[in-house]
Amino acid sequence: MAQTEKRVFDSEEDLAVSLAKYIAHLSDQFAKNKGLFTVVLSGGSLIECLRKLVEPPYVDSIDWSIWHIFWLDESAVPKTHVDSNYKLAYDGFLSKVPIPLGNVYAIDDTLSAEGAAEEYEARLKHLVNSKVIDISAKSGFPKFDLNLLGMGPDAHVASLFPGHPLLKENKKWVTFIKDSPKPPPERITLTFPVINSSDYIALVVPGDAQADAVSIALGGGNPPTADETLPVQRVAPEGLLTWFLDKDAASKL
Ligand SMILES: O=C(O)[C@H](O)[C@@H](O)[C@H](O)[C@H](O)COP(=O)(O)O
Repeated sequence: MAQTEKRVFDSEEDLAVSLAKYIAHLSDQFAKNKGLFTVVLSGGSLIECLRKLVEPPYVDSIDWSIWHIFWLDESAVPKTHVDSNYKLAYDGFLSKVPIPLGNVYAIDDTLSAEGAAEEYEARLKHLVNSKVIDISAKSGFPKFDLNLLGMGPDAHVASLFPGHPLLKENKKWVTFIKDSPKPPPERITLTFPVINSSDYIALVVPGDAQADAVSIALGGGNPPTADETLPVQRVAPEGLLTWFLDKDAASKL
C-alpha cells in the first residue's frame, strides 16, 4: 500500500515554492545515489507549478545534466501545436534549464496515437536496456524516479479517464486513446503499472475545479458510481504519494 502525504498550502504560489524544494531535494538525492534522475511530466497546470525551479536558488543549484525527461501522456499532434505537452513543457520549463537535449524524450509526432505509443514503448525498452530507466523488482515494469501528475476535475490522471478500459491495462507500458473526453481526442499515455512502479509520485492539484475530485480521493467522498474506482484512486506508487494542494483544491475536505 502506498504511503500518502497531503500538503495543503494557502496559495498556489506557496504550493509552487514547496514543490520546487521537494523536487530539488530528490534531484540532489538521485544525483548522489545514482547520477541519473528520470522525471515524468504531465501537461496542464503542472508546468506552471514548476516555475520556482527555473529561478534561483534551484536553477543554479540543481545538476540538470543528470535529468532525463519523459511524458506521462501526450497529444498526438505536432510538437509545435498548442495542445502539445512537449510545447507546453518546453516553453514553460525545458527552454529555461540546461537539461541536455538528448535527455528529453518526446513522442514521435509524425505518427498516429497508436504508432506513437508503440514507438515510445520501444524507446523506453531501449532505455531500460541501456540502464537509463530502472525496472521495478516488484512489478517488472519501468521504474521512473519521479512522476509529476496533474489531475482533472473528473479525477483523471495522465490520459486515463473514468470508466475507460485503459484503466485496466496491465501489460503495455504505453497505450493510446482516440476518444479522450479531454481534447484533443487522440493521445498516448503511460499505464498504471508503470506510473505505480515509481518510488515518488507528486500529485499537483491547484485550484477549486478539482475540489470535488480531491474530496472523493482524500476525504472519503462518494465516487460518481459506487463500483467505480476513479483513476486518481488507482494511483498507488511503490513508495510515497505526495499531494500538493492549495486551499481551493482542498476546500471540500
Ligand atoms: O495532457 C493532459 O491533459 C494532462 O497530462 C492531464 O492529465 C492533466 O494533468 C490534467 O488534465 C489536469 O490538467 P490541469 O492541471 O490543467 O487541471
